Amino acid sequence: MSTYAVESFVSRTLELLQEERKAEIEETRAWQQNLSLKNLQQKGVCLLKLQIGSQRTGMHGRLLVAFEPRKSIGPPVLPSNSFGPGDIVGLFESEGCSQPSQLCSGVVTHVTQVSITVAFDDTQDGVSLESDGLYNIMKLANDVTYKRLTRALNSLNVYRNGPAAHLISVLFGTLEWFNSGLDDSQKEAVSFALSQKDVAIIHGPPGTGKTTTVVEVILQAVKQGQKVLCCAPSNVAVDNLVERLAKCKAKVLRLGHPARLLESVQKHSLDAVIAQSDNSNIIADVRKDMDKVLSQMKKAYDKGQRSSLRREIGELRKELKSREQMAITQILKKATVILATNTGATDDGPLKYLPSEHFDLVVIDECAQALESSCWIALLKGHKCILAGDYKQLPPTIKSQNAAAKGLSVSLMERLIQKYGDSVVRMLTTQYRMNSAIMQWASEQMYQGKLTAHPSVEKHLLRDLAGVADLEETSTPLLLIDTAGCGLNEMEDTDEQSKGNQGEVDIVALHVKALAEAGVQAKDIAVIAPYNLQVDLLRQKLSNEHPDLEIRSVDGFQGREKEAVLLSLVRSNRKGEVGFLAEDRRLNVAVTRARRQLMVVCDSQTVRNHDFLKSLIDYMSKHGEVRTAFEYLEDLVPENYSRNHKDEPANVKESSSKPKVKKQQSKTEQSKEKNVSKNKGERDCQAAASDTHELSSKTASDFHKTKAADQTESQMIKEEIRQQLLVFLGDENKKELLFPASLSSHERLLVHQLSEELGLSHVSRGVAKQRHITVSKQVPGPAEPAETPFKEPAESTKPEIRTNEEVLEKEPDRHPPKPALDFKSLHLERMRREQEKRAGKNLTLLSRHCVALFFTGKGKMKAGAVDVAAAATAHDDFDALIDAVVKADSVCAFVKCKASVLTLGQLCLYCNRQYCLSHHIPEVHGCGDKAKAQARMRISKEGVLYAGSGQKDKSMDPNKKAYLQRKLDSKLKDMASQRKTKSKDKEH
Ligand SMILES: Nc1ncnc2c1ncn2[C@@H]1O[C@H](COP(=O)(O)OP(=O)(O)OP(=O)(O)O)[C@@H](O)[C@H]1O
Ligand SMILES: [Zn+2]
Ligand SMILES: [Zn+2]
Repeated sequence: MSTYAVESFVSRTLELLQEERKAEIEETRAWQQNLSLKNLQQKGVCLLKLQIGSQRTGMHGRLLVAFEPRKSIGPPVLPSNSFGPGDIVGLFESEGCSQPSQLCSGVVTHVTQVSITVAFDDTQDGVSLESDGLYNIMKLANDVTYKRLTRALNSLNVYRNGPAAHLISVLFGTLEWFNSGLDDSQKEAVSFALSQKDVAIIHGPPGTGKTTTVVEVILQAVKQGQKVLCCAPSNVAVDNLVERLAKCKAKVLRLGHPARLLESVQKHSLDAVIAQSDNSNIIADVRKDMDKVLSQMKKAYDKGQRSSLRREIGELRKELKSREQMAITQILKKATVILATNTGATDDGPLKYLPSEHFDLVVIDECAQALESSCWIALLKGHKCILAGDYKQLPPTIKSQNAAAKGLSVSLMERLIQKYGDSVVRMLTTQYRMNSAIMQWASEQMYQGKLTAHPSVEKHLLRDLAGVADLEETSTPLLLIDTAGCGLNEMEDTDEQSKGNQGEVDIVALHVKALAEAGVQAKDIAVIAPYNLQVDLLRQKLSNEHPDLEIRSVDGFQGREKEAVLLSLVRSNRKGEVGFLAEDRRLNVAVTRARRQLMVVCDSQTVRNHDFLKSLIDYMSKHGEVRTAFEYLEDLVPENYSRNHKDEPANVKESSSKPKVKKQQSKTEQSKEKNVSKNKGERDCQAAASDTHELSSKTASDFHKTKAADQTESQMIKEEIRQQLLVFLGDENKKELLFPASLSSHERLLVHQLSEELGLSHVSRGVAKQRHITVSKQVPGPAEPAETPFKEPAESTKPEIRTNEEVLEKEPDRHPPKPALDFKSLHLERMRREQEKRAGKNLTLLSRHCVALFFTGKGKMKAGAVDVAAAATAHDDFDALIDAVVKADSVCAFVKCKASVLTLGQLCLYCNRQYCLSHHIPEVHGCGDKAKAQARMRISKEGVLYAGSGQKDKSMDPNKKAYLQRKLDSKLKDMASQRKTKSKDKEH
């Protein structure tokens, strides 16, 4: 087993020791030659003129002689010296200063201030000392130690398979890793844990591969011949370990009720193993015998016969019990790793059959989430423990606040770290989950800035996922949507003391929609909130439409991860109360669930009252993208204006006590009441402006100040904008009016609304902070880049109800002074006629409708959803789409799919077939590899050129195409449902 590391250590150390030995000998020789005895005594290596105090025989017949200073000279104290037990000394007759001759040598056994005792090997030297003589004792160079050191090193060099074999590999860092992919911090933690005598803590921050590390530790311990008991507080965590250990061929045994185990784990359960053991037949036989006797007993009427049968049953019962015990004990002893939940490791269970010294090592995973007392169930069974977990995440749930406050929630891990500090801990520092932008805040706030993101995740974004379009929405790891000043107040469920926030629900829903449209799958998205009421509200809003979307409380999502995590912080109130958001570990858990994107919606005004929350807001403001919720409200506002009331989803129970979603109220009523849910109709910007929120955040503009004063300010600004627009309208020389990027989003909204009113064309350009509006008197031509007309057809801003036909007929009226149709419109018109020829009338209407939408309705995309390039290419893409439609076969080429591809089919460039919206993505119908290869080629060819140039080739990214189509899809769906709502309204 000798390795290079050991060999080189040994040969180098031997050399050095030899050098040291030489120096020692040289020094002794030089002293003896050059120094007088007196000088030697001053150096402490010689004691002169001693007399014998006592003599006796010690162990092994050695002669023990105590030497003392001569009594006649001064006080009887030895001069200071360097003699100590084990030193080899020479004994000399003290005859003045002449050349002394050595009488014999011995070993010092004891030194005090007044005497030095030396053991002489009586048998060897035949020493006999005159009790009245005077002696000198001199230290001799001692090669015993040297010899021992040398021997140990040589043994180390050739050591094989002994009990220290594993220790050698640990201490020389030459462990043969079961998992060779471990990173440095993981290896360090494994070595540390193995070499600690009593306790080692593996601190695993989110995503750092704690379980991977624990598995390696266990495998190494098993290789050393140790018996391991491995526990975790939850069945899920234990099963996870069982699966991974079993994969590495460890002999694992899982205790616990089979019904609670994962299916894949059941074959490792005690019951399953017993059933397969040799003993199982015998046990079955005994059972059969018992049944036989029992049935005999039923038939037996004779008293004597019955009692003998009863005795027989008693015997059989005993036998059964002992055989079962034996079988269990055998199985338990054979297993190298026994796994159970903390409480499952109880002595009431099978473990009682094992001797108390059975386990060498107890490992507890997720230790920071276990009550310390539950850890002791397992800990009492081993000599040594290794604890793994992250005490910076949430501790075990404890119902009694009092008990928690008094320390019940302090985990063993936390307590040990407080007591022993870093000396018992190794932290894993490479994390494999989060984009580094998501990681950094938690790293700094919770983990002393020690985390680094593994290169495989460091820069990963949603857009890198298969099938996801490259949009602004999918290119940012951090997105903060700030509702400050928007009046999206929290509400309370008085029964449960829980909190909700309908406004945040709506904003989350918009972001989910945006992500879904961008191609992010619902199963890759989690929506989390700290409050159960909010979780309920979110589910009501989102679960029907996205069954795969995970919507959970923060606490319930601990230990999990998703590509995108949308976090609603809920709290929004004038008092700045943050309630149990104030638990830092809860926020840490929430933030660190996200792999590629963390979106936080919150009222920064409220939450920044708490330092830790504020640090997150500040961090996200600095390193992420920030939007004010107004940008999202822009999307909601038209609907809200248009109808008095939009029906909540049917599954809202009005009468039930929770959640209390209040229906439409008058503004006065509403202002009287606190903590009342605002429904959509009230959640417009006017409401926001009249809200009594204190404002100072940079995310909300100065404009959204407080109360009535600000409402007039709002009016003034509106007037000012109107004046500017009117002046522009009157000036024949001016073709364009530019509103700068410094406008707040609310002001932008006003510009759009007023332009619309005045029949001007209004276009947003640029994204995020560069966003500005160009108002012009003409409809931009096809060559015009980067246009994003603000609103969809005014349909939704007007309350009256119309049929499809009406919509189409009235369409032109709502964009009054638009000049003649441009090329695209002509093209579309031609398209429409073509389609009418082919398809039924309804279909045509639909398609025409969506064409119109596509053309005028990009305002929705504007809400931060689409980057300039995407908007610029929208037209080209649409042409491509249309071309494909013209060529279309009528049915999707995907096996068994009957969907028509006349209107919205899509040609796959790789296989040259036409597919419906659900199947056109190359990955879906089997051209994924070709598409990827193509994408790689393109990226390597022109990747750099793409950035910001806005001009892509016509064969655009299939993901983006898909995105545009989904956009269309969802728009159509929206419109359909709006129409439904309207016709319902009409009925009332
Ligand atoms: N050394 C490594 N190299 C590459 N990937 C790793 C490494 N260690 C862990 N991972 C990956 O990181 C992820 C989390 O690892 P693991 O399951 O061991 O951690 P966990 O204990 O479940 O999670 P956490 O660290 O959040 O507690 C897994 O996808 C795993 O494959
Ligand atoms: Zn194809
Ligand atoms: Zn299809």
